[in-house]
Amino acid sequence: MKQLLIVEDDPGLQSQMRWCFTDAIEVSVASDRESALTALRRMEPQVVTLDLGLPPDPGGASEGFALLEDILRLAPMTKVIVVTGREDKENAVKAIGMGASDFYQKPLDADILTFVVNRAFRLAELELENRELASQSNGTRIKGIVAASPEMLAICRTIEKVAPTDVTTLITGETGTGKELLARALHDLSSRADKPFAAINCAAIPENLLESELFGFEKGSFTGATQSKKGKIENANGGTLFLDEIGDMPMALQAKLLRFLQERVVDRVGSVKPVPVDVRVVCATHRDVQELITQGTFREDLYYRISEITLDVPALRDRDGDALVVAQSLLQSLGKQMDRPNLTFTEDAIKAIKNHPWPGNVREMINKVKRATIMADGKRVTAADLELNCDMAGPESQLNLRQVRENAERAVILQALQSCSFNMAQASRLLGITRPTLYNLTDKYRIETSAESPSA
Ligand SMILES: Nc1ncnc2c1ncn2[C@@H]1O[C@H](COP(=O)(O)OP(=O)(O)OP(=O)(O)O)[C@@H](O)[C@H]1O
Repeated sequence: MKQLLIVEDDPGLQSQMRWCFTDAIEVSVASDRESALTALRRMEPQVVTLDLGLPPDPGGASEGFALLEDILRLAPMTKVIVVTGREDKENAVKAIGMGASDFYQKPLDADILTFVVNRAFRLAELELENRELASQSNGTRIKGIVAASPEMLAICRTIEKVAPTDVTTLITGETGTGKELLARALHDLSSRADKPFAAINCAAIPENLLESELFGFEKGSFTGATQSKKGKIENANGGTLFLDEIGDMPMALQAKLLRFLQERVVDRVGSVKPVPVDVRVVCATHRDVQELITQGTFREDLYYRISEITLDVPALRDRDGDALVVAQSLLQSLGKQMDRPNLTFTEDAIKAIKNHPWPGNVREMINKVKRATIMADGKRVTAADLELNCDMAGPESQLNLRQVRENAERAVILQALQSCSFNMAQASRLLGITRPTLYNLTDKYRIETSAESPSA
């Protein structure tokens, strides 16, 4: 609902202004600084019209400027339209300089006033949309990848550039950093997208089966080969072949793969007839290939063949700000999947997510967020639900976080009550809450509400 606060000390003008607006805008009025601040706290209006001439200085502008300062300090997103006399341009300009969004000159003209106010509402709306978009924005259009860090966005830009070409790409990085996801992106953003994406994990298949898995075999080529079968490479014809954990490929097979990459033909096991295949090859490994070459377990010539372009995916802990963005996105999607929507992280969880080194990268995070989605009580996910340590001030304080918040709330309520001599109406105005809410809170925190026996 649109909320407008009119701050005007002239009762006649107050009601004239009030009648300028339709039911679509909820209008409140205040005639001095104090009541204006109470209304601001309670309604949080998007737009305020502020007559600078307020008591005790109705002829000047000092009280109006003081209120303008208060409003922009307490609620800086509020659009304040300053109302001045016809000859008062100087103060209008000064108010704009202080942060007012517009000004309006008396005498009242209903059309101009509604125009100016509606424009301010539109501006407030646009700013809100912008803030929401910025907070949700995922800096990449690559499907499935959530990233905001410059490090990961640079990788995504490279993927977008490399995808339409056919160059053989090597993706390196720790386990769980998203190498396979990026390999799929290379495929999805290429002209091969509607053809197969065939993935094979070279570390997961026993050495004696890997060759026939990759290259296929002819009937009778070994015991049990009762009929011919195409391998992964042939099956990927026209599409993309993803060789995961290429660093674990046995030496003997590396030679055969090299021949395939050079000649673009496959020799099925037991066949002497090469079959031409058109595939784009993407490889990945979490190992240090240079080190493997030095150790003599990886062929240098194969390395140069597969690494026409190399992408080194940074670990999650080395991506500035990504851990939280990815965790929040996972919490949303896993929450939806598990029928626990609208979960949010507590402050200790946010701190813990930022501080954890994530040795298993996004895969580790998926497991932790999944667990927390199941374990969380209510709508808030804590560091404990994530099984993470929150080292804000030693583990003892973790248990006390809720207590810390409640203590702060209790102290502010008590302060407000004391400053108003325990007048509930005044204190609730000061706190920007209703009287019933204040009574609930004083009950909750067992605060005596009479001045004679404060429980401080
Ligand atoms: N930036 C990201 N945004 C969202 N999800 C991601 C991101 N990076 C990785 N993931 C998810 O994390 C999981 C692990 O990613 P992936 O399998 O691509 O990692 P990997 O580097 O290939 O791991 P490994 O080396 O162990 O094979 C997948 O479920 C993937 O969807």
